[in-house]
Amino acid sequence: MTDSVDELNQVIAEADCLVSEQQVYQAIDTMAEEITAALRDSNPLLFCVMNGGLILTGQLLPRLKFPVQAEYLHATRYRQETTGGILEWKLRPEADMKDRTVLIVDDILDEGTTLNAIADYCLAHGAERVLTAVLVDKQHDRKAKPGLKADFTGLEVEDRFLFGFGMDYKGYWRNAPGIYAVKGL
Ligand SMILES: O=P(O)(O)OC[C@H]1O[C@H](OP(=O)(O)OP(=O)(O)O)[C@H](O)[C@@H]1O
Ligand SMILES: Nc1nc2[nH]cnc2c(=O)[nH]1
Repeated sequence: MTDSVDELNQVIAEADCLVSEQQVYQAIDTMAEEITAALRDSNPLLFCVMNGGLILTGQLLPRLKFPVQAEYLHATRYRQETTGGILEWKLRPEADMKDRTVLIVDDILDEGTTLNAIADYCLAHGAERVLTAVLVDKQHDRKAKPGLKADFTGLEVEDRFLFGFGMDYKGYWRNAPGIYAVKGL
């Protein structure tokens, strides 16, 4: 059943704000500088991973100081849940990625299953190299491969269920202005 607006307002009122809006923007500024330094001469093809990657992509793109071809794909494995399942492709990338440098942008690397599967797909479809950028890397030892990291990471955040800046709570609060942890999760 859909939570009521009152319940959703209670979720943010009771949540812990782990990273403020200002700290998130500082992290995105730094990520943009790092990505610009690394990729400005690579003519990269950027894929926003919908839905969670939407806000980071929208904030990053105007900060990248080189021409970027921006596209999107849609893969999901959490749906409305707080634990992940099988990755479901809702929209596979359509752009030709043969011999291209691909940059995948998402909100969070949790276990890393999502980014691994997308990177494998891009390499299997001819990408020359695949780099990944995430706003948040959740700190725990359940990564799909030990030590798995994105190439560009904004923030390292503790092992709680997070929402805000693209990350949802039951489909809501992707718009929360900061990174929050749900009470009790
Ligand atoms: O590292 P993992 O454990 O694979 O989890 C990370 C993925 O989980 C979230 O997506 P979700 O499946 O919730 O879909 P959404 O983007 O529509 O929220 C998030 O946006 C990442 O894509
Ligand atoms: N919203 C949200 N999505 C996730 N996907 C993987 N981990 C998380 C998380 O902590 N919050």
